[in-house]
Amino acid sequence: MQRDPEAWDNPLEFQPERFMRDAGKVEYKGNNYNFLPFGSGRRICPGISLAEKMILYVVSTLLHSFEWNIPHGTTLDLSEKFGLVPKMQEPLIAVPIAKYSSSGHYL
Ligand code: HEM
Repeated sequence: MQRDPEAWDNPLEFQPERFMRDAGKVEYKGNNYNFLPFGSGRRICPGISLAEKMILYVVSTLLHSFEWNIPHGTTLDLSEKFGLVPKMQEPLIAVPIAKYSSSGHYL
C-alpha cells in the first residue's frame, strides 16, 4: 500500500520532501492505510510516543556531534534488495568523525 502509485507519486523514489509539503497533516498512527510506518490495529507499535519524542533528538545530536563520511575510495550505493522490508544491496559503512572533544571544545 505504501508503494501504491495511486496513493503516492513515484512511490519508489526517495523523496523525503513529499512529507514536508503537508507537514503536520501526515497521519501515521494507523488510520491512514497509505502510510503505516508503525503498523496498525491491535499490534501497532507501542513505542510511537517514545519514538516521536526521541527521534529528532537522537538524529540531530548525531548530526551535530559528528561529521559523517563514507570510507575513502568508495561510492554511495543506495540500491535496495528485495525482501520483507527493504534492505540495502550493499551495506552502508558510515564513518563518524567527532567534532568536539570530551570537554566539549570544537576539535
Ligand atoms: C521510529 C521508530 C519506530 C518505528 C518506525 C517502529 C515501527 C514498528 C512497526 C512497523 C511495528 C509492527 C506493528 C504491526 O505489526 O502492525 C512495531 C512493533 C513494535 N514496536 Fe516499534 N517502532 C519504532 C520504535 C519503537 C520503540 C521506541 C519501541 C519501544 C521502546 C518499540 C517497540 C515495539 C514493540 C514492542 C512492537 C511489537 C508490538 C506487538 O507486536 O504487539 N518500537 N514497531
